Amino acid sequence: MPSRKFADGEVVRGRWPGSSLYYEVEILSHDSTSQLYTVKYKDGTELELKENDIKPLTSFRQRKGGSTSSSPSRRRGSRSRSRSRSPGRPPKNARRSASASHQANIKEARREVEVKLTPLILKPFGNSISRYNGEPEHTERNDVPHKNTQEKFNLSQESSYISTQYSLRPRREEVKLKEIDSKEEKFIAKELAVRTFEVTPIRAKDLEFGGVPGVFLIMFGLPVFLFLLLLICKQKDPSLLNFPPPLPALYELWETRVFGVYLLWFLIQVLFYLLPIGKVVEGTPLIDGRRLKYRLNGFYAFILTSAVIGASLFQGVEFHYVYSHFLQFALGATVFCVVLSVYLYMRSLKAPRNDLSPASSGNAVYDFFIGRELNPRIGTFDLKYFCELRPGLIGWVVINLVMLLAEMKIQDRAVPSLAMILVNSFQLLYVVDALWNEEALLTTMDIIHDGFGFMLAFGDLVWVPFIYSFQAFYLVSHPNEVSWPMASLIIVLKLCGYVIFRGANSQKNAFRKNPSDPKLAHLKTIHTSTGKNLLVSGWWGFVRHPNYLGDLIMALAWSLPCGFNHILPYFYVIYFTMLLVHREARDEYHCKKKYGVAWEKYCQRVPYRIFPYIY
Ligand SMILES: NC(=O)c1ccc[n+]([C@@H]2O[C@H](COP(=O)([O-])OP(=O)(O)OC[C@H]3O[C@@H](n4cnc5c(N)ncnc54)[C@H](OP(=O)(O)O)[C@@H]3O)[C@@H](O)[C@H]2O)c1
Ligand SMILES: CC(C)=CCC[C@@H](C)[C@H]1CC[C@H]2C3=C(CC[C@]12C)[C@@]1(C)CC[C@H](O)C(C)(C)[C@@H]1CC3
Repeated sequence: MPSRKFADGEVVRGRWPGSSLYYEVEILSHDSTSQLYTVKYKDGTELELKENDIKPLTSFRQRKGGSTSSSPSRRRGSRSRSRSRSPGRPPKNARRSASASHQANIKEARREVEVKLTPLILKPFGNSISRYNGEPEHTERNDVPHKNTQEKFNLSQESSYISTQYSLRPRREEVKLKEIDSKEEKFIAKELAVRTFEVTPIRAKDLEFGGVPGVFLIMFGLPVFLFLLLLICKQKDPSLLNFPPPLPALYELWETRVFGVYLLWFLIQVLFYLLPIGKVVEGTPLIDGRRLKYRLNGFYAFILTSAVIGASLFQGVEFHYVYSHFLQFALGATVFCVVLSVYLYMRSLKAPRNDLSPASSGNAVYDFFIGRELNPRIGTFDLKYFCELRPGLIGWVVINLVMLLAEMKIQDRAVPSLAMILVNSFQLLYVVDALWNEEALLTTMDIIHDGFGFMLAFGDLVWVPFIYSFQAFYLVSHPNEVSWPMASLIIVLKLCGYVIFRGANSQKNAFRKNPSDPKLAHLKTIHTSTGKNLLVSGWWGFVRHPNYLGDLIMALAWSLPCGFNHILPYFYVIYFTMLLVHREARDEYHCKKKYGVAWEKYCQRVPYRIFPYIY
């Protein structure tokens, strides 16, 4: 086996691809097959380099008093305002590579020629700008107009906001030098384009959810767990200390009629989705620069569904059927989700490489779970986007209504209990809010990063409608009288959670849509090398995930109306805390990769992740 020259963790200088410039990098790993080193630049960029492109630190001569650039990201302070740069362009006082003499000429020439490098910007939403900025160090107020906004680009494979084409505009005539310069820039731009748009399968050590064994367990464990919970909840004494009831045989739970009703529900939602009402927006740029179009008509779908449900109630349709066949409906939805996941996986095998999710790994079991294809579509019908908000989320509200009616029927009430009204209205507000702010879904991890596989299919179509409606399901057979003072406290808690949740989400969405929005001018931001800035004041200066905090406070307010007799109605709060802590860790990992030093600065400034002074 050929030996390697540099050890993991060693700090060396790595050549910037396509140029003769060397930057300080850390050796992360070495692949003995390809003989490539994975190195990390100071701004967090990771690249693979050949041994020839790496030099020990000692082989470089430091210029006295010269400010050196130690990563492809330039130091802002040392940079002339009028002069723009590229990764291949040496900083003002950059050291020289001893080897290439023609590079010296290029550098000399650059002192005389000013070339403006203008990335063609792919806008995420509105007018976010891609910037190449080496120094994420200083914080600035958001109302300060950003200088040099056109000269930045991002190397991260994950970031969607990447510019990869450059037009070179000479400010002064000097044809020969311009040509040399232009050639080098084009080469680098091409190199970056190739690297940036590569969909590299993630390595085994990077697999999330405990890798293959983890996702295998989740896929079998979650459906079993769901049925156990529903069965325990139906018992007279739903104590967790009781022996869990046996799971019924599948054939006992299967009812073709129920499955037919489920399919009908799904098809009605498909129909509403296809209606040509609501505005069409573009999603974030994909890995190849394309932007998919999405029609925002979730709120209309909700209004139409409410009209259909209202009309059916008026016609005397027996909604109790859903309550009395709840387990059968859950099984029908699970079967549908398994069939859908198999279809999604099969079709992904034919999908072009660029359409694959960055989360996919090349392992069949893992990819079946996380989803191989990022945005599976049949024509313009986007399967993931549709499932995320429609059948499950709207279905959850309908199930809650079913539980409210069941409570009245079973407990022989003329009006629903206060507890049931609270649970129903709180969760209705949550769903309406999600549909009203439908566009925000387009920037979530689920749409941008995760593929559409078993995880989201099961989460969207089974877990959300049958577990998120758990408090209402519990109240049907376990009534709890809530006093008005207690109800008032719970309402205040819910409103606090909602204000934090909505405030944080709206602040971030508005900032991502238009970073120079005058309404956000009072907020402080940190520059990052990707061109997108990070908010460090306002909600996002309080904790790093204020929206999760608000969501969790709301979750508690949904459970409190169920009283304190059993832990079961608090299952949602416990599960949701685990989900959001895990989700936060995933997001943190992606942000660290994407923003490098800037993210670390943000973490220093805002030390708590979700719960202030706790976590
Ligand atoms: N009910 C449920 O089951 C459930 C489950 C999951 C999530 N949710 C809710 O869904 C909503 C969306 O959650 P999410 O997990 O998709 O993620 P999110 O918290 O809305 O977004 C995370 C992203 O925000 C950006 N960001 C992070 N810090 C920032 C800062 N300081 N300034 C500006 N941008 C920053 C980063 O992306 P960019 O920099 O690339 O923009 C980061 O990747 C949340 O309210 C969450 O509570 C609900
Ligand atoms: C249990 C398993 C296998 C997975 C659970 C994940 C799944 C339940 C969640 C993953 C992303 C979540 C999400 C919402 C609901 C729950 C998920 C699908 C969301 C639709 C809830 C309403 C919010 O306002 C939202 C921002 C639209 C949420 C988007 C993400």
